[in-house]
Amino acid sequence: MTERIVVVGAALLDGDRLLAARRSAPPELAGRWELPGGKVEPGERPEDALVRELREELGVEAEVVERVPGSWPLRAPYELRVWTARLRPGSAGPEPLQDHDELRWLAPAEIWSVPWLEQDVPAVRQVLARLATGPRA
Ligand SMILES: Nc1nc2c([nH]c(=O)n2[C@H]2C[C@H](O)[C@@H](COP(=O)(O)OP(=O)(O)OP(=O)(O)O)O2)c(=O)[nH]1
Repeated sequence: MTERIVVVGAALLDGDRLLAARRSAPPELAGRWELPGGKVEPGERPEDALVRELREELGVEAEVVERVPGSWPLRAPYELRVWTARLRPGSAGPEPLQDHDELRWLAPAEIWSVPWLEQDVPAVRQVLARLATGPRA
């Protein structure tokens, strides 16, 4: 059996707005939108990986709020897991420093206005369902 590698994705929230990030590379993913994040390193806690990736990719200081239930297969051996997160007080605003060329805060009614990576759609749907009913970040 192949070892699964967890890719952490952040549903970074500002009230009920979700941050979407447009990938700039690799060519097969460029132009599509995703939850910012990346691979968990060996021995790293997924929540720590999330904070690290948000710092590297967006230049923000974030805190993890809670796990969004579920996990979604990506290209083998990767698997996407998602946490809601919010900016810490005093954090800089997000900038597309690495991996992305555009960022957008989307209100719930705007969430499907961008072409998400197909493999992210079930995760984004789950985040949206929680925004409608669950606790806010
Ligand atoms: N970050 C992120 N990656 C995703 C999502 N959906 C999805 O299919 N992927 C894919 C793209 C990549 O193949 C892989 C994550 O790679 P990455 O390039 O963002 O991760 P990383 O920062 O750790 O990359 P690396 O440069 O260290 O290799 O998962 C998503 O919502 N967020």
